[in-house]
Amino acid sequence: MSDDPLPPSSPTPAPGRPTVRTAAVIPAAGRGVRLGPGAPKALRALGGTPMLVHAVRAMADSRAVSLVVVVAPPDDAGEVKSLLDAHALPERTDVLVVPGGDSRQESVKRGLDALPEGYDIVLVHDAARPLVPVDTVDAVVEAVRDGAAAVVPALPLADTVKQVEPAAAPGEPEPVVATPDRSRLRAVQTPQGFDRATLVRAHETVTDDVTDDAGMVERLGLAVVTVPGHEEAFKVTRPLDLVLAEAVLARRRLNDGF
Ligand SMILES: Nc1ccn([C@@H]2O[C@H](COP(=O)(O)OP(=O)(O)OP(=O)(O)O)[C@@H](O)[C@H]2O)c(=O)n1
Ligand SMILES: C[C@](O)(CO)[C@H](O)COP(=O)(O)O
Repeated sequence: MSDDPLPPSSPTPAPGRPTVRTAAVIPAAGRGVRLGPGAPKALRALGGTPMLVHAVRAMADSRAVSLVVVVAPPDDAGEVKSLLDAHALPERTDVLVVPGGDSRQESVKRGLDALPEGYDIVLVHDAARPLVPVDTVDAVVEAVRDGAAAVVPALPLADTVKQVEPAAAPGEPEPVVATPDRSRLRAVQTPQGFDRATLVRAHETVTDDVTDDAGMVERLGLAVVTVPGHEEAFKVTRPLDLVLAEAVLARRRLNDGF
């Protein structure tokens, strides 16, 4: 049944702490247009296993996470359910599959709507970030447990960033209008972690097109904090990212001896 062994488990929560149940919503309904023609991105293979399975395992690998809600491409929800049934996951982790929407924002909302009572912390994790290490997941959960309403893993930028005016016509040069201070900029990743009530309110209130869930919480005027992100939590977006993801996975398998 299983194509490879279960990943190692992360530490249990600190003793003496009240149990706060954590669920992860995985938006996986995107087409993956920037990756090029083929199956929906989440269903494409990485090391012989669908990217989505890696992403689900990355969440289930954290002992904090007891439910994963997968938001599937609308036409493929049945296939996704069968796929997940056919791959090994820790027994402590329940998995639900719901159909997604036209935008990432809508897909996350559908995942939230499907979340049963009893989960007070919610992670939102892109299926397109299949290789996030468990330590990053645990750091996000820990920061929410410590009282933050919204937490994002973040990394400093390697490149200098320019703000531009849109080109007058496709292919024309873009006028540069500013060079933001890079030392104060961060590239943010997922999983992003939230106090459930805050995330639900953000999704009920914010109607602007926002590219991440923490951005929606910012629109409510609430604080968002960062924890250190990880290079291997990169998003598989373009074909070269898939080459890098295969290389990272191959190195892990070599290090793990299988
Ligand atoms: N309607 C959508 C669009 C995106 N996503 C999910 O949001 C995550 C981040 O999106 P991105 O990497 O941009 O994926 P795609 O939208 O599939 O990529 P593209 O823009 O290249 O089509 C992915 O896990 C993707 O499956 C989703 O659940 N529902
Ligand atoms: C949520 C996210 O992964 C944080 O970096 C990112 O904003 C998703 O963006 P995309 O436009 O869906 O690629």
